[in-house]
Amino acid sequence: MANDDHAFAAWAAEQAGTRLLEVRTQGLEGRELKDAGDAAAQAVLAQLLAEHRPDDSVLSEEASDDKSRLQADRVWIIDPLDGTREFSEPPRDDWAVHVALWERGELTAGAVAQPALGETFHTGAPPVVAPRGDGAPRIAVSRTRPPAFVQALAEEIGAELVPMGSAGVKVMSVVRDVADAYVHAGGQYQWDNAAPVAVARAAGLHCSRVDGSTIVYNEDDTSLPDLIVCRPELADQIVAFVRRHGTD
Ligand SMILES: Nc1ncnc2c1ncn2[C@@H]1O[C@H](COP(=O)(O)O)[C@@H](OP(=O)(O)O)[C@H]1O
Ligand SMILES: [Mg+2]
Repeated sequence: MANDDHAFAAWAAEQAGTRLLEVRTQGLEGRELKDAGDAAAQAVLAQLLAEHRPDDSVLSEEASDDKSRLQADRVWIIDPLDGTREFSEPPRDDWAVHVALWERGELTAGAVAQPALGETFHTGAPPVVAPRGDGAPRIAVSRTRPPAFVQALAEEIGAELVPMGSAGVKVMSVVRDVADAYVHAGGQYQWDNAAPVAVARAAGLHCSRVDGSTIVYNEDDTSLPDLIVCRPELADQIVAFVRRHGTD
């Protein structure tokens, strides 16, 4: 653990997940439950990082952006609770804890815990994606704000949409063979997809911006508004669609 960043990422995400499951039993609802979850998971991860990785920088959805990360060699990019809305709607299980490590230009470790599912996906034991079945391709989309262009993409390639909450859960749905692709544009941040992309890459999936370019992390601007995570054989088709039609 002391030197193993993969194991640390998985363990830290699970610790935060255990805390989130406790918060869900406290009788809170709506905004109060969301805020309590965000704060509790942030507190767990901040404490574990301070204790076990004191020399590293941190970029978190739930903390102010310390720009010294731009000069750092190692930056943990974390989303303590992704899918906050779904977390506040028990017994939904489509919410996650994201812990990623960026080192000198690359994501080098990552974990996505889905505590309500009892699963943690991480780069220390990269998931093996099952071979693709015969059916129509399945595209994971936001259950509350599905981008219109993804509907048009689905029609063109004969795919069906699978709605669910949380960016991490949608990326893991491709890893878990619940979907074949996750295609998103219109807004998101580095913490929403860094850990999921680290895990998906380790699992051999295609990960890029919607124009097919490489996703770059630890940029000054925390916005990272679009991405594709999919089985490699679907990537050309999806990128070609976006090049022809855009995402508006
Ligand atoms: N258009 C948008 N602008 C900003 N953030 C967005 C977004 N669409 C999705 N996200 C973020 O991506 C995560 C997954 O959203 P969705 O379930 O709708 O796909 C959520 O993270 P949080 O729950 O951490 O806030 C959400 O805030
Ligand atoms: Mg998020």
